[in-house]
Amino acid sequence: MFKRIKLLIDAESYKEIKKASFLLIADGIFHGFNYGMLFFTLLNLVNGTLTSNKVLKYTIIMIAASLIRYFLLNKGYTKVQISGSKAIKNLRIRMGDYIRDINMGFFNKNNIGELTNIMTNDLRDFEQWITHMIPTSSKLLVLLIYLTITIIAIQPKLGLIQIGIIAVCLPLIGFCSDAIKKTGYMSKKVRARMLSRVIEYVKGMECFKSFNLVGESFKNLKNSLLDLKKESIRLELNAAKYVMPMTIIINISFPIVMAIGVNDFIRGSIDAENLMMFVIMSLALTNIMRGFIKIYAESRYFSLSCDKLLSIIETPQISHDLEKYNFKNYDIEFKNVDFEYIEGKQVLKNISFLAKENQRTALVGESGSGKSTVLNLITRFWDAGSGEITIGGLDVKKLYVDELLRHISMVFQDVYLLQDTIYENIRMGNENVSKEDVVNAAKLANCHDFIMKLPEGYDTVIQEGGESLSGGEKQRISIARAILKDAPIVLLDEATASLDADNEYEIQNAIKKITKDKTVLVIAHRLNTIKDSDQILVFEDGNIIEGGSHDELIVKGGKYSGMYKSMCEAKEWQI
Ligand SMILES: Nc1ncnc2c1ncn2[C@@H]1O[C@H](COP(=O)(O)OP(=O)(O)OP(=O)(O)O)[C@@H](O)[C@H]1O
Repeated sequence: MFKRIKLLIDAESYKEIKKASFLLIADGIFHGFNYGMLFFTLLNLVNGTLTSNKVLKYTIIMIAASLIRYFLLNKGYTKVQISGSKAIKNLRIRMGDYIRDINMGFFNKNNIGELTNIMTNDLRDFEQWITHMIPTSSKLLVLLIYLTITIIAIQPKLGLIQIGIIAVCLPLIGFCSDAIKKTGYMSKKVRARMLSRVIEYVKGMECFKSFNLVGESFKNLKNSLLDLKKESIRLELNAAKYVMPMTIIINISFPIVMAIGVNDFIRGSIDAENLMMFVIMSLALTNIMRGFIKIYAESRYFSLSCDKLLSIIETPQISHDLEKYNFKNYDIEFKNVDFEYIEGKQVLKNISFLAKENQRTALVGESGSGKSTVLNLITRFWDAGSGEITIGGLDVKKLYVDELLRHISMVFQDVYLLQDTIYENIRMGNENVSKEDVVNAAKLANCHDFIMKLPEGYDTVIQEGGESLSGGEKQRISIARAILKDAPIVLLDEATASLDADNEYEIQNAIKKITKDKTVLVIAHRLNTIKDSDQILVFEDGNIIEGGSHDELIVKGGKYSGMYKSMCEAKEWQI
């Protein structure tokens, strides 16, 4: 158990939690003093040797134990809460960092609901586990050991009989643990599915409304809520199925040993003092045992979160050899690259090409032919299966992803904007730029005018995901980001897809400025925007079937030439 916790929390917090647990265990030991003093008081009472001095002595010991307990509990509890919260804060940051460095394939396999569940509910349950369950169960365990030893020491025969009866619970504890694990995992799965449905319901509301599917979608959400209710009840009932008989066994252990003890007393094999002392300790053991079983069952459920969190931490991260690298140049080369997102479904097939520094390489081809995948591999959002992708001669797989991305500006189809001001969205954490730089970038990207029309200009807060802006506005902001970043490699995917004709002209001019003297890879369906590219690569079903300049490809009379002719004809037809 501690090994698993150690993997998740930082060394300092782990040490602090361990220290706090020892303090709480010590609290458990001092708690036992009360039973001890009660034991001696009754012993003396039965023997007729109880004096006021003795009562005073026992009282002082109990008050002292209570004061020590107050100190231990206060210190231990505060420590465990503070270090637990600190550990969880650090774990949250670590998980965030960790996820950033996981291959995108991970997000394909784990849906958003599952991830949200792990990052919220499982982290909270894990916190609960380390700050409440572990200290409480450790303390109860100490009391259990203490009382077990005491009852055996007072009356070995009766003590062993009671322990023997309680031991019947041992296999049930194992079954209970397995049942909670099984139903607990199921309930977590259903909860993740429900979260996915909620996200889908909220995010897809516009689409559902336009297709009159709100009721249908709500039905799915409602069903997943009902499933969750069913699973939660199943979890409770499954745990109760084992906890209840264990509680009954523990409860009946007391009257059984009591009956045997009274019988022994009648037969004269045990005296009144011993019987009374045993009865008190045995009753205390019964109470503590019941509490322990309940806490144990709960902690088994909470411990599942530990496994969920470990499943993320144990996902292999994107490997790298070099933290930093000075590129000799920014030529990008693909050498016999194969790639598949899903096993057995090859998306890129033995691709080779060279995109030279200071040149613009355009990728064209039908939808699904693999153009965006090429950009995904350059940025290491995914890693190529076989073959090699180099920048300035260095295999991208050798370089730390953050360092690699420092050299790349991207304007992709899906622009995600943070819930922050327009200014921060353009600046994107770039500390070295002034407000003037941000405004200049916005002017170049043709978004200054619309920003100034917003109620608070650059200080206007955008809604999460940029929902409050149009597609074209979002795209222009992402172009401003790229202008500001001024990286030597520029990747453009459908950069002008959401713009009207006037805007597109302006943006194309801005893009020309930012892509000057850079290695540029551009995907555009409108061939007129990439006509003057140094190289055009034509993709078909994961292969590059043609490559060359616009003029060369037109002369060749192949696929590109056909696509270009169709585009011109469509234009004439429009006119
Ligand atoms: N994350 C993913 N998981 C699984 N398959 C994917 C994923 N992304 C893309 N694909 C598949 O890979 C193939 C190539 O996709 P890609 O996005 O590279 O094509 P594209 O040429 O850029 O298309 P478009 O012009 O429509 O953007 C498609 O069959 C697509 O369905």
